[in-house]
Amino acid sequence: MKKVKIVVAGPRGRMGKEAVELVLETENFELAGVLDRRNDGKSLREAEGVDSDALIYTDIYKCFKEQQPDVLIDLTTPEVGMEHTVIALESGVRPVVGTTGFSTGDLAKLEDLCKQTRLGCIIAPNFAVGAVLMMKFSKMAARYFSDVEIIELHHDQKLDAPSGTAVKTAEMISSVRERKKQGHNDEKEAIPGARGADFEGMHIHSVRLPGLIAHQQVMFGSDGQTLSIRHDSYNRASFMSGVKLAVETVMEKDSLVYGLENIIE
Ligand SMILES: NC(=O)c1ccc[n+]([C@@H]2O[C@H](COP(=O)([O-])OP(=O)(O)OC[C@H]3O[C@@H](n4cnc5c(N)ncnc54)[C@H](O)[C@@H]3O)[C@@H](O)[C@H]2O)c1
Ligand SMILES: O=C(O)C1=N[C@H](C(=O)O)CCC1
Repeated sequence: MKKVKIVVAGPRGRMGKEAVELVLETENFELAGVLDRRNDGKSLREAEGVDSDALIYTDIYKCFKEQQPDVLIDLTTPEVGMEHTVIALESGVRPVVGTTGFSTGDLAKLEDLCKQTRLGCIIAPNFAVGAVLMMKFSKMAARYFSDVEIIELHHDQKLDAPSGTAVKTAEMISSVRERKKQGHNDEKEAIPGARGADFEGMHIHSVRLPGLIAHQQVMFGSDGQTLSIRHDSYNRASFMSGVKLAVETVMEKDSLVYGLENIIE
């Protein structure tokens, strides 16, 4: 069986390190190279002490030209991730993107690019299977509860707020719920931001604290009852089976897939 040749962008990051390990330990995956901001031309072994002779590139075009990968796994920052994803599609490389913070405009652009190139691209705000189920269950519950607040909690090194998972959850809920302004009609914030971000009348609260990894509680309320659906990732290994599934699946796709719920039965 032909191995899937993979480039990982952001290999020194919290997620990137795990993704490099995943690629190295998966039998039908091959680490073709990594994209980083430093150590151009060195091997991962030389620069980072990783048990791999894969080369580090700072130039994505050079990397793709020399290595001809099948898949790019991007785990960087929103701006860099978008740039990498566009270049990958234009270069015939299928992106698997864990990087969060893409705008709806970015997603529309990538959808068009996938159509033009007929290449698959998977953008997954959350690779943890439990988080995908939390989002699906929240969508189910929203048919019965029209009032909901999303509380997402992450480590304090996170750049984007609200989290990609919270935005995706809100989008999935709003696909089955009428727009509704929640809370009292006359409510006022004595301190700006007290009620959180407003997504079609739904409120999203972002907590950032050291000690946390990635957590979310979706809380529904109606007369005399509440329902809370919660997911917790306690380490970044929790995301890796989703990354593996996305890499395997993207090879069979010819369009944009936004959210792992679309590929998990
Ligand atoms: N989808 C998921 O399941 C999931 C899970 C965790 C994190 N994330 C997202 O993944 C992204 C990375 O998260 P993290 O915690 O690993 O962040 P991190 O800050 O630890 O890692 C990001 C890495 O990107 C590198 N980088 C920045 N610019 C670069 C460039 N031009 N070329 C190559 N590398 C570059 C940085 O050097 C850094 O090592 C974030 O957007 C985060 O929200 C997604
Ligand atoms: O650590 C992060 O950053 C995470 N980001 C994702 C998001 O924005 O939803 C999910 C998991 C961890």
